[in-house]
Amino acid sequence: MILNGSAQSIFAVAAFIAILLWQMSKIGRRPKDYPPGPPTLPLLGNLHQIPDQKRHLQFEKWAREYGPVFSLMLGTKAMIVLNSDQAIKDLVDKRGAIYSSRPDAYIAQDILSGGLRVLFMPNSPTGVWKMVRKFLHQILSVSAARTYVPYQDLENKAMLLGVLENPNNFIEHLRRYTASLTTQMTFGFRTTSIEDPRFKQAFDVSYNINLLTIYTNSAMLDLLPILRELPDFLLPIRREGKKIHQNERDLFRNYYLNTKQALKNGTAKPCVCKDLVQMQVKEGFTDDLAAYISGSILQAGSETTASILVGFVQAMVIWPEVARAAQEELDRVCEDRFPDLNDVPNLPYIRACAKETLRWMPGFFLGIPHAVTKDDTYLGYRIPQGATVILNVWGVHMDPERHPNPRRFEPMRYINDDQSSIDAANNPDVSKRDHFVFGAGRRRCQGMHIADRSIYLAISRLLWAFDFKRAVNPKTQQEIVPDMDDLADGMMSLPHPFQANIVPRNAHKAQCIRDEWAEISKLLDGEAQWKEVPKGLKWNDEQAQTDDTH
Ligand code: HEM
Repeated sequence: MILNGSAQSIFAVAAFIAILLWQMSKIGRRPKDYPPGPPTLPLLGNLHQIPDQKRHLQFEKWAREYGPVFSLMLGTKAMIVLNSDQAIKDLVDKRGAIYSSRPDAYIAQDILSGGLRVLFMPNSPTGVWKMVRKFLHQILSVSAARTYVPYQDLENKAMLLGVLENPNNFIEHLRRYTASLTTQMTFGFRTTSIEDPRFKQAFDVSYNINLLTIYTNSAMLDLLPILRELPDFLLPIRREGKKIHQNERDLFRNYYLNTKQALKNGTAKPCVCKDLVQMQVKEGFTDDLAAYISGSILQAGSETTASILVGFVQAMVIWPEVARAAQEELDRVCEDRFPDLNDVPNLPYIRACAKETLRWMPGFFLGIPHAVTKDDTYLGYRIPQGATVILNVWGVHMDPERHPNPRRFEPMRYINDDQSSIDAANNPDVSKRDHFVFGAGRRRCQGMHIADRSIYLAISRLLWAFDFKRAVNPKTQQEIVPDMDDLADGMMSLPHPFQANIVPRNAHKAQCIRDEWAEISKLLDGEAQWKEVPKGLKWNDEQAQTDDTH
């Protein structure tokens, strides 16, 4: 039969619509060879089932239902979720060459970070992540981390004094402790007060970023890039994101450019920025990128460690018998003096408390998403190139077979474990790996050697010096037990502020904190900055060489 012209056109349009509908009906559907997962809806896939809040609980449920690996469909994109220590080891560690990129993240990376945040940089052959990674390795390696110990010791003592004098602000003092350590390492100056406006700004910015990155609206913009064409007034998340980025960029530039200038003038203390300025000259990148590299270290190093320590304090308030057992060990080993890093081998219960803190309140409950850069197969399932790969840290840590009675804070699980975080991460027997807080594979946290020490020093000395009592409700006279499930949501979760009654264990210990501070603060000048930086820092002996051509 021969069709006339108009019939042909109608036929062509109908065929086009049919093909389009057929193609669209496949969007959101899970291909048969992918890992299993919850049933999908056309177009959306599983997007509607991922909650904006407490999503780790839903992921934990799915992990129990589908086993070591499940998949979620987000439109045409796949998200592969790894729920066992073995699956994480097999893929992210052992096949690190193809599992170390990051997924597209329009809001998190393009808008909030101007494409510059190290944590979200993809690992592309021409990208800058490899260059930055090498640099991070130099400044955060095991041997470099050792040289920062005098900074950790001093900031820790300042924190103890802060908690002694102003216990209700313990969260702020923990934050200042870790923030000051990183501003000193990175920019060469201490953050001396919890009232410092840049310190407050840095935490506010991070808080907002943390929240915005996980909204379903952010995922919609990755799923349907055409939505990015909408004007800002119809996309409040982008409008808000741009403001936050501007704020953060100004903050990081301010930190970096001041230090760069001070290095040039010879007035800055030796610090990470010295190498960064030299690398900027050699590689010819912008001040904005340099500012974000240094800012990324500041962020990655401070909020993370502080949040973990807030979790620790909460655990001590909920489980006083753990605090008592730890204090018994500390009194036996250290008697009347401050614990320090030399005591690590003799304080197995304190080491175990540190590991249990990281397991029990792991901060990044679902890790930082990885992306796979080549097609792969695992346990007979296809893992498609470009899929987002989630480390279900919460699911592994709360697996009752790996950790019986997992919501209980129980350091005895780790009593015979004397591995550092890096030893545990490298242990070929993955059942001996303590936790997955620092991620895995080539993207794993390079700051873990520093974090281990900051956490150990804080836990041992806080427990040596203070009792963590419960606050009492003045009306009912009942003790207030913090709710361990009351968490601030975001890429990093931590307990919402809670009350604790932190008191020195006795007058001698209170005096000891004051005496230790009086002694160590002799190293500081009138502005509470280091008169001279400690020996051993790799930048100590060299002349600052800077160039401001960028
Ligand atoms: C308890 C404290 C800390 C926690 C929980 C933590 C956690 C993490 C996690 C989950 C990642 C991503 C891992 C992955 O993608 O698999 C990461 C990356 C990173 N961390 Fe940490 N971290 C902590 C402390 C630190 C410290 C003290 C520093 C530096 C001073 C630091 C610097 C970094 C950097 C630079 C990256 C980016 C690595 C990359 O994307 O290539 N972290 N951290």
